[in-house]
Amino acid sequence: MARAFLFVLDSFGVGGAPDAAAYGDEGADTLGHIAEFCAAGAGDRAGLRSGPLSLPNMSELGLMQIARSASGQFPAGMPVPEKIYGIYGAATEISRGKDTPSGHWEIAGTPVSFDWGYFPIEGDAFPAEFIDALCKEAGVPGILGNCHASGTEIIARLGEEHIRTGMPICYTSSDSVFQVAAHELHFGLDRLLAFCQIARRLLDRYNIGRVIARPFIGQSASTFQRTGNRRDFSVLPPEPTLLDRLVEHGRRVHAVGKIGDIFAHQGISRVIKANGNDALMDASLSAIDEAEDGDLVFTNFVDFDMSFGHRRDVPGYAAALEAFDARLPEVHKKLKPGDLVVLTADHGCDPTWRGTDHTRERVPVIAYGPGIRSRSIGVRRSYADIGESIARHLGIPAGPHGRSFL
Ligand SMILES: O=P(O)(O)O[C@H]1O[C@H](CO)[C@@H](O)[C@H]1O
Ligand SMILES: [Mn+2]
Ligand SMILES: [Mn+2]
Repeated sequence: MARAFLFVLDSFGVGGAPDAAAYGDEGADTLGHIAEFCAAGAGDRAGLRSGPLSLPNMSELGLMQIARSASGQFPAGMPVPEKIYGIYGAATEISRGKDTPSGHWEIAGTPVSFDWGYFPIEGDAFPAEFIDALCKEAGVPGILGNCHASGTEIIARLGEEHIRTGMPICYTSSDSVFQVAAHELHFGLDRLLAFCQIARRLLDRYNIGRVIARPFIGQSASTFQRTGNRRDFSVLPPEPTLLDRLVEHGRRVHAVGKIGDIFAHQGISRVIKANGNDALMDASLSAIDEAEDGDLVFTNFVDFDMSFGHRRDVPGYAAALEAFDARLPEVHKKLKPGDLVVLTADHGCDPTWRGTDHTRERVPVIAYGPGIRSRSIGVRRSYADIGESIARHLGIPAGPHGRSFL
């Protein structure tokens, strides 16, 4: 028997997606551009970090070779180790959409072949009949926002009016999302979650992937802050995923962080919530201690995306990568024969790119563990190869999409 630990570094793309132009993202490269900025001194921030990007542990696991295979060049200013430990490659996304659920479902062997619903950029983002029905059922006087926005910018702009009027702030992005920001105390967290659940039901016919509750605290534009009580209400994956298949075979899936929400709680045995990458790593290490033969520990490290990618914060993203990398030896120390660690990402969110949305990119695929022979697996044609490799490693039957690289 065996165990698998799957860590998704949310938005850690490596560029090179062949269909990037269709998403307006030709040339986007999260790792490549962060490295380039850091090498040029544009990744420095006093008290946080300085100098070229330094990821020694992921580099020894093949990250530099991965970047070159995905996007054509080694990241700037980063040494290329000669000896690589582990399996390394990149993967191209075949799902339609560069959002978190599409990426995670495809990683778990279930690509998204249908088109999600999206909201228009010009004019009101949301259909009036939907907003009318939502406000009526939820008993709120109306909504604020009704546009595409960055979540931190819109609460600074409309948060005070929201407190005054009791109208939730509703906004979207280039993803298939309906997001609702409301004050945790003035509006109330439970009311916000109830509002989102109504919206979830009403939006099913619009094919919207996720409704996201974005609670915040603070009293004025300069002190508003989002809290860790974010909740995502996702539609169900279109087919059973690796997670469902594992649970069906009597295995346990330990879902750390957002994973439970991303999979609409399907195929999840145990949810472990944690806030921030460090706490997520702590929770993952404890889950590794508890995982039994045949189990999967599946963690989403959300800070890369939520706190730095969407915020277009290069030094912040670089520092978060360096902090993650520095903790990998703690994972290495816990590994037993039969264990497999996989590091990957769900899409890009290039912090040097225009706008604040995700970017269509390839993702890194690193797989290692005791006794696993180091080799290149090239550029995989779908993220689904990751899920199928884990299925093979854990000894369950292969699914219909993707091919194992093990
Ligand atoms: O700007 P914030 O609120 O962080 O929103 C971002 O988070 C959403 C979910 O990942 C994305 O679609 C993007 O809109
Ligand atoms: Mn994501
Ligand atoms: Mn995101």
